[in-house]
Amino acid sequence: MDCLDSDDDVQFVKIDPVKSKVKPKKSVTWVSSSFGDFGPNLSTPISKTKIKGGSLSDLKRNQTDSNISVPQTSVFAFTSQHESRKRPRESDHCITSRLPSHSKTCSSKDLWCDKYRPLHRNDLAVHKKKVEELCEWLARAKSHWKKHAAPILLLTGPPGSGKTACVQVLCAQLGMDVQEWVTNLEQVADQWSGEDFHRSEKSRVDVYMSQSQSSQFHNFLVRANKYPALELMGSAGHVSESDGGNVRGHSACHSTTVLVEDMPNVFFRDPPQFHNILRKYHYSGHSPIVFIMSDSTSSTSSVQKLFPKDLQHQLGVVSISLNPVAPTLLLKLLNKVMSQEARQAQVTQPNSSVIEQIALSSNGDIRSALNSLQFACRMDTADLKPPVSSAPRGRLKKSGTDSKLKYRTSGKEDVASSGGSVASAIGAKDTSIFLFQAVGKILYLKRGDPSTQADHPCLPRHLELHDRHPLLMNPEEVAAKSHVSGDFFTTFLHENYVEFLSSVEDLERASEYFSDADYMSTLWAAREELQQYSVSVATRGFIHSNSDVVRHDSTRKNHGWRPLHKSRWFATNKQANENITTARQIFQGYHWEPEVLCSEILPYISLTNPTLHDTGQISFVQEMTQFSQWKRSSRTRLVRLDEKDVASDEEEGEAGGPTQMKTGAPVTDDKARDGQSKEESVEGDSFLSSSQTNVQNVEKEEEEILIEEYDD
Ligand SMILES: Nc1ncnc2c1ncn2[C@@H]1O[C@H](COP(=O)(O)OP(=O)(O)OP(=O)(O)O)[C@@H](O)[C@H]1O
Repeated sequence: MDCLDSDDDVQFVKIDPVKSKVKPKKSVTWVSSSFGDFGPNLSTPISKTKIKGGSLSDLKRNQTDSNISVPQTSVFAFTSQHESRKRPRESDHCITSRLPSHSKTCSSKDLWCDKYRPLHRNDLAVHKKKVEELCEWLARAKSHWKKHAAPILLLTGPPGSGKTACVQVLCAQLGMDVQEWVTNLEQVADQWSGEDFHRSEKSRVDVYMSQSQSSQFHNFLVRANKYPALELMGSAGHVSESDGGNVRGHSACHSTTVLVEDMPNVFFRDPPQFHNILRKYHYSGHSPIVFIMSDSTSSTSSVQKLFPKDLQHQLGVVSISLNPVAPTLLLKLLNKVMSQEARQAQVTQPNSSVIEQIALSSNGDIRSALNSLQFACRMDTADLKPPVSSAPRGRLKKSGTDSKLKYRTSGKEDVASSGGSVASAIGAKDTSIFLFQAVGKILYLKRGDPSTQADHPCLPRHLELHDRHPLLMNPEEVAAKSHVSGDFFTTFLHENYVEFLSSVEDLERASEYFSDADYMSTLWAAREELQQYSVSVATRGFIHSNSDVVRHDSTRKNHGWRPLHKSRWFATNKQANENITTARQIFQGYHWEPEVLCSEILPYISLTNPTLHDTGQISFVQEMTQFSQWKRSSRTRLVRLDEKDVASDEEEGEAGGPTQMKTGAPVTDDKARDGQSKEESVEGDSFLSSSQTNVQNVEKEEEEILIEEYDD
């Protein structure tokens, strides 16, 4: 048996008492494996099952204390506490016992987010209601363990909002084991490529590695469900008590929670495969399973793909979404950590305003906040003062009863960007925002009080008409943080801006600015360079045109919340391209340019009404030109822009090409050519049916519009 000494370094314990020539010093003690039936098959994803509730020293103690048989050619994996990126490995039992020694065991080089990881429910810097909600779900899942279909939880929230920490701490409190899936196979491979590693074993690992991710995941679920985590603590029957004393976990009949945070990549490419596995697990399994997915500008579509609403409904998936940690909670945590550090070591304590800036600029990311604080303690932050021009005056205060951190005075910049330079100087998080927020920030613009700003410019008398109070945000920055192209952002703004203006004059001015911005984006030779200017013209043009919000205390006339909608540019563009392709195919013998065909020939044909012999041509011309014949309008359906919506690949791809649509459409030409080559033999009748389908689609969409308008 090869066994490493240190807790911190050990990943695997290889056991092969027969083949090994090294004699064990003490009698070998091992757990009788529940995995015996899998034999030497290394596909057993034991290496993926992080065994909670025991460190290697515990294991070794147990080995010497009791006689545990060792199955031949078994490979067990243990993930030590320090190997893990960020999560604690203790059971509740260990948590309470380790509380006092929390910092003693850590060296000064440890990351503070690991050093001060929460060990108890009360330590969690997460909103109490969310913790309660999660705790209730876990307790319910535990009480229903083995009785019903496996409960499924989808836990979402921004990175560093404490999702994993919550699950770990609450499971420990409830006395539940956590078996976690870890996708990182390279790490496993690294561990196996050590010097002690035997060639024969390596070949077996290769077999294991070559297995498809999905079957490994499937096997993991089956076994996590079938077998409890190995009881390596030697504490069968130990009782863990919750803080309230009313929740007890008995390790003799431990329930297990399966935790999946690193979703296998293969499922993002093939979601139905994942859906099948999840369905099977739900109906045949009994352990609750928690999926953790972090929000990001690209993750929402992944969540939608992996957990579509109908699947969630079918399997009763409960979804809990954590919010970014409130600045007040973060500040409390940072101050607590700071005072503990100050007591223990000689650290350069940053002043309170720097700590406040960190709490604000971390955007509710505990990990980022603690890292920034640790970094701030290592550098001289005395010179880091909020910049005069952008920093809000005043300090963070609890405002009245709502206990929200706010700046007392109205500052020039919004809170998130206020501490930008200080925070970036000490390595704080660079944040991005969702499209919904970005578009909302522009449309619901806010202005600050110019009296708080020393360098507010005064316009000459003849330009007083254009005088505006300073903005509380920087439109270009907002657009940049949404991480979509300028064109894409402008199309969304264009879709929604009309409802936010209350007079025709404002609307006229704003639409002029949008036209200017549009023109800039059509100059294909300089499009890349002009994109930033184009966004600037569109956003600032809209803001300036809005005569309702001129001063910081202006009241918006059309106040109230308005739903935002996705841009219809993409659907319209697609439809236009399809129509042009159809037109070219129908009139293929005439060699007209697509623009000439659509803008001159077709309208002319409809007016002069010449005799057309082809039924396809007749119906197409009617459909395209005689709007009065349409019973319903041709407006496409409005789609709500949700809080965490992100640009779909198709949209993003198309967003790069408004020029193509406007200037003769190279894409259209290609499409037309493709279509032509494929369907040259197709006669008018088929076009008739395609155009009929178009009309039907429009009708269908219109029905949906009625419903949606009602909703709105
Ligand atoms: N009081 C606290 N509450 C929650 N987390 C804390 C606390 N103090 C320190 N931490 C640390 O902050 C980090 C929070 O990260 P955690 O992994 O729980 O968040 P997450 O939402 O799962 O992040 P990600 O989505 O990036 O995985 C952990 O390293 C945790 O140890």
